[in-house]
Amino acid sequence: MRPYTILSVAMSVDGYIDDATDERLILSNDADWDRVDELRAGSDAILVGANTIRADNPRLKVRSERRRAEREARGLPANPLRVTVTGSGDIDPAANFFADDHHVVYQGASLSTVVSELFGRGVRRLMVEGGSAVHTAFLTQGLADELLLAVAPIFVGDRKAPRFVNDGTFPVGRMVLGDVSRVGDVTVLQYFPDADRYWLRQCVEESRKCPPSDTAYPVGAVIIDVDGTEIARGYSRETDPISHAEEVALTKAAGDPRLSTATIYSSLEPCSTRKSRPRSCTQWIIDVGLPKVVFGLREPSRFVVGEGAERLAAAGVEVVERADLADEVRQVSPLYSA
Ligand SMILES: NC(=O)C1=CN([C@@H]2O[C@H](COP(=O)(O)OP(=O)(O)OC[C@H]3O[C@@H](n4cnc5c(N)ncnc54)[C@H](OP(=O)(O)O)[C@@H]3O)[C@@H](O)[C@H]2O)C=CC1
Ligand SMILES: Nc1c(N[C@@H]2O[C@H](COP(=O)(O)O)[C@@H](O)[C@H]2O)[nH]c(=O)[nH]c1=O
Repeated sequence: MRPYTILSVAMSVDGYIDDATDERLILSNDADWDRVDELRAGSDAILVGANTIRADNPRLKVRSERRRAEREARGLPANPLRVTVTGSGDIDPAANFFADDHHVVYQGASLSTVVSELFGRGVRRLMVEGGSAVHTAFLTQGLADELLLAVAPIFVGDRKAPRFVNDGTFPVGRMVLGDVSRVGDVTVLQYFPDADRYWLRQCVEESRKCPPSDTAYPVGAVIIDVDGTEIARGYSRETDPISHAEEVALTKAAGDPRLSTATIYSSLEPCSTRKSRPRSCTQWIIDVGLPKVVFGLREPSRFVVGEGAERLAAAGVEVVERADLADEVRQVSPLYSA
C-alpha cells in the first residue's frame, strides 16, 4: 500500500520550473501560494528532491497560522512531515529542511520503498513538490495519482533552465483532465496520469452507493468513450433489487454508437453466470461489442464461480485486470473478505 500522491508544480508557459540563475524563480502569485498552502495543510507529508533543498532551501511548512491551528485541532502535527530523497546524502545540515525533528531523509532507497515506508508511518496523502528529477521518477514509475500544474503567464526561454520533467517513459495514453481553475493570472490544471486507475476509482465510488445485500457484492461500473468522455455509469441494485452495475450502465448507454469503441470499467470482474437472470454481464458485453474491459478485483468464488475474464478474452475482448486496485475494491464491503 502507498499514499495517495499529488504532484504539485508551478511552471512557465514554456514548461520551465525555474530559470538558469541562482535566484529562485517565483512563478506563483499570492493567491496561488495560498492554494499551495491549502494543499500542504491537507497533506500528511511533503516530499522534495535533494537538489531542491540545495537550490531553494525551502521551509516546506504550512504558512497560514489558521491552517496550522486547524491541523492541531484535528490532532495532527501543525505541519506535514518533510521528506527528501538523496543518493549522495550530501545535504547541508543547516538547511531549513532540518529546522525541527519532523522530517525524514531516505538515502539510496527506491521510490517504491519510500512510499510504502511512508504509508507504514501513517502517511495517507503525500504532496510531491519537485524538482524535475523527482517528478520524472514519480510519473515514470506510476506512483503519481494526481498532477496539479500551475501555469504562470511568463516565458523562461532558456534551455539551461530546469523543465517540469526530464526525458523518460511516461504513462502511455491520454491523462484524465479534472478541474481547470483560474487563480488570478495563473491557470491550475488538474490531471490524473493513470486513466485506468482513475476510472476504476470512480467505479469504487459508485459501488459505495449500492443498497446493501448479504447475497451480492456492491459493484460500480463506468463506460468511457475512446476520447475519455463518460458515456454512462451504474451500480448494483440501482434500478431494481437484482440489477448488476455493468447491466445498469449498459442499459443506460443502449444504442449509443460509441459503444463499439468504448471501454467498460468495473470494480469487480464481470459475472459469467447469473442465478437470477439468463444473461451474464460477460455475455452482455460480448453481445454489445465493447472492445475493452478493465476491472479491479477477480470475482471471489463465494456466490458463483467467476470466469468473466477468461470468457471475455476468448471472445476477443481486451481484458485488463488491475490487481493494484483490488484492495480499494475490497474495502467497500466486508462481504469481499468474508
Ligand atoms: N516551480 C516549482 O514548482 C519547483 C521548482 N523546483 C526547481 O527544480 C530544480 C531542482 O530540480 P532537480 O535538479 O531535478 O532536482 P530534484 O529536486 O528533483 O532532486 C534530485 C535529487 O534527488 C535525489 N534522488 C534520490 N532518489 C531519487 C530518485 N529515485 N529519483 C530522482 N531523484 C532522486 C538525488 O539526490 P542526490 O543528488 O543527493 O543524490 C537527485 O540528484 C530547482 O531549480 C528548483 O528551483 C523545485 C521544486 C518545485
Ligand atoms: N517557485 C515556486 C515553487 N517552488 C516550490 O516551493 C518551495 C518553497 O517552499 P517554501 O520555502 O516552504 O515556501 C520550493 O522548494 C519548491 O518546491 N512552488 C510553487 O508553487 N510556485 C512557485 O512559483
